[in-house]
Amino acid sequence: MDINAVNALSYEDFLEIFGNVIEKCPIIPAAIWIHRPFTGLADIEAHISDFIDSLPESGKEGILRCHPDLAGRELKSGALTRDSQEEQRAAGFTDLQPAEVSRMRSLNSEYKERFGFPFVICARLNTKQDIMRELLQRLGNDRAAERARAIGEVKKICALRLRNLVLSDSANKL
Ligand SMILES: NC(=O)N[C@H]1NC(=O)NC1=O
Repeated sequence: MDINAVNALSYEDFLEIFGNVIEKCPIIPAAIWIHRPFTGLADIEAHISDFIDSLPESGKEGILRCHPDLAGRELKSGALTRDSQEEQRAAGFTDLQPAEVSRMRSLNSEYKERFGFPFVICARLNTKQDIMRELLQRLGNDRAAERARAIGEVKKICALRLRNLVLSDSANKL
């Protein structure tokens, strides 16, 4: 899909295609659709990033709370969004040993207890070993620093999802 095709989409079609670039937050692509015509992928990303940055801290935490746990119950029950399922598989979370699942669940619980939102990291850019190490390390952050760090990861996830959607047709790269 090239940028002209993206710009020609009705908001219904835009949302159908881009509705989950921020996990379970279709309000974000719905809000930035008004900024068409986009000049390219980076422009879409910049509008999403600006929108997120304009939210109060409670809104940013709300975005984080829309993310499923890594190696959580939804992965096991098949209840994840397709995007999240593929990302968790890419990081190796579909093949964890039972001891690794218990370790992730206990770290996830500790993290949520401490910060009040789930641990979020761009799974496609990390192995399960990197992720467990990061989780332990980030547990030592203060809440504001950790919220900012997690929102940075949400933006990385978004950038890869956008690329996946728009550049999957390699003959029509933006
Ligand atoms: N909790 C968390 O990081 N979830 C996610 N990360 C990612 O890359 N996809 C997700 O759903």
